[in-house]
Amino acid sequence: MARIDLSAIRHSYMPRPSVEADYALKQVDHSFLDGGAYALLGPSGCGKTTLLNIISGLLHPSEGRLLFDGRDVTDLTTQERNIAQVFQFPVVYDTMTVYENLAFPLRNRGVPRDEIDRQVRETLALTDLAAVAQRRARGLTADLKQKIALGRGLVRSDVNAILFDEPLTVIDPHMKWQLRSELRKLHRRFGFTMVYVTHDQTEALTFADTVVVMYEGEIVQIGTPDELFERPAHTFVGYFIGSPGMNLLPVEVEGVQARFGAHAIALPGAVRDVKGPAELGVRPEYVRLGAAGLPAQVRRVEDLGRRKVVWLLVEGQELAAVLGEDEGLPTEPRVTFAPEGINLYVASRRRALEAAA
Ligand SMILES: Nc1ncnc2c1ncn2[C@@H]1O[C@H](COP(=O)(O)OP(=O)(O)OP(=O)(O)O)[C@@H](O)[C@H]1O
Repeated sequence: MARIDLSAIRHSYMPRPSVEADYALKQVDHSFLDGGAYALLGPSGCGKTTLLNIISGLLHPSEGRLLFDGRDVTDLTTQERNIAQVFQFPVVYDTMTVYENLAFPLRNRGVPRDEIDRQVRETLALTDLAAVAQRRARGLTADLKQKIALGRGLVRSDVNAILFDEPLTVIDPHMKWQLRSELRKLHRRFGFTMVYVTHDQTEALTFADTVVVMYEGEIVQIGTPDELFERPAHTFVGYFIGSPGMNLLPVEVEGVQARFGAHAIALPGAVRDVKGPAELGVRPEYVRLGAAGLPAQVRRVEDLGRRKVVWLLVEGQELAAVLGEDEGLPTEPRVTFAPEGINLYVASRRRALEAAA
């Protein structure tokens, strides 16, 4: 397995890109560490597949270099890069048995017969496919086929990385969970470098140690699931991760206060060089309802069993608050924000709040 470095990578599908908007992938400088489990998370069209295809070699980047363990592989083919890929729709040979499907990539590489048999048997056991080893792939369910595709990635123990592009799309919801936990187990046991593309936050947050969030062709944050939740670096991350996403209020910063309509909200610290328009970001989990604070109207309440989401209108702005199952809703609620849950954004980017000296 290898460390993958992306150095000043940019990509445009246009022959002669000139402005920033011509690039489907804006500048990317990032390292996928050897043995890491990464998710590339973002909405449709943000550039995830473009980035993955650049790593695999299906696409040559317009600019920049790609290194595997320090070696420049930018001009190498997919095969020369020795990468395994699992796509949205399983790529399997229908007329071959499951066993033959797994043996195929090894035969292609000239691995000796005995060694092929040993590795295929091990992979069949790992992926729980031993019982169907002699069945033809044709006629197997979509999730079994996807397991074969996965097995074909795992069978080559010498691959530099395994790349997954929305691999669970065609899988049954309950099988999704199972396959995802199997992938986690395999990762823990063998330490493959894995990059997993998805637009589904649950998939990303449960699969990966590190999540790379993309938006409009850019990486907007790289972090652990906790970091993305607690300290979204970009308003998009706040909005995209969490359910419901982060509340964003337009404010004017004046020293250690943020003015929101007719109200002044105390900031938990000062921001350097910020004066004027900004956004206050507060996750619904940090919105408190009580007798003091900003007057609010309750619009609707969603009862989700162990928690309730209360949708409020504050100064004409919609705001979500999350209450625990035992927490009551005051009749005329007023809103405050827990200081540890207050984030400030200028031009969509988070600005650090410094504790007063
Ligand atoms: N072959 C292509 N030619 C021209 N434009 C393309 C091509 N492939 C992708 N794009 C454009 O590049 C941008 C990024 O697409 P990409 O497929 O990388 O996004 P994505 O995040 O993987 O989305 P999805 O989840 O829908 O696949 C989009 O605007 C898309 O329309």
